[in-house]
Amino acid sequence: METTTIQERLIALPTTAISDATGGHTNLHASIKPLSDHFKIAGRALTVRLPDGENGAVLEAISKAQKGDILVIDAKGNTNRAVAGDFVISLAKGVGVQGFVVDGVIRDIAAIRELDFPVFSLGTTVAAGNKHGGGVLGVPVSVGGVTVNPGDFIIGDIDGVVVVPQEDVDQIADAAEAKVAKDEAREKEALANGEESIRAYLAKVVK
Ligand SMILES: O=C([O-])CC(=O)C(=O)O
Repeated sequence: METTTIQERLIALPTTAISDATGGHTNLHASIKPLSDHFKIAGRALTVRLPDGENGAVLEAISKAQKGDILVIDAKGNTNRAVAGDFVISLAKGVGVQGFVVDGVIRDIAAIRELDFPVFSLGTTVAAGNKHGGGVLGVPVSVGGVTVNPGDFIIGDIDGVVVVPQEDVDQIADAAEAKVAKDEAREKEALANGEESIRAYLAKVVK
C-alpha cells in the first residue's frame, strides 16, 4: 500500500483548517500575501536572516536548498530593497526550491508571475537589495510576527501562511483533516436543501 507523505497531506489541506488546528498562534501577519491567487505551498523551511536592506545570503540559501524547501526570509519588514527579482527566482525554481515566504519585498513582478513561482511577500519595490553580505542561514527567524525554526513546516495559500513546528506536524495534520471533515458535514447538513435546511440548521445552533 502506498503511504501518504506529510507533505502530500499538508498540500491537500486549506490553511484555514490548519489555522483552526493550531489555534491561530502561528499564522503569519496578513500583510504577507501571495503574488498570485492560485499559489499553494507546503514544505520545510530553510530559514534566512538578512541585515536590513541586504539580499546576498539568498543566493547562498538557494545553493544549499533541498528540493521542495521553502525559503523563509526574515528581511526585517524592509519594503525599500528587494530580497529577489526574476533572476534570483529563476535560479531558485531551477534547483527545485518550492517557494519563498518573505518578510520584505521582491521586484520584477511581471516576469516572476510568468515563472509561476510561488512568492508570498509584503509586496513589491523597484530597488535591488544591497550585497554587502552578512546574512545567516538555518537559524530561528521572525517572519510576519511568528518565529520560524529551520525545518518547521510552512503552508501557504490565498488565505495566508501558517507555520507548523516540525514536532507537532502529524498531530496538526490529523486535527486539520478532522476539521475539514466536520466543516463538510456541517455544510451538507445546512445547505443540502435550500432555505428549509438552512432554517433547520439555524434553529439548532441559535439559542
Ligand atoms: O539581483 C538582485 O538583487 C535581484 C534581481 O534583480 C534579480 O534577481 O533579477
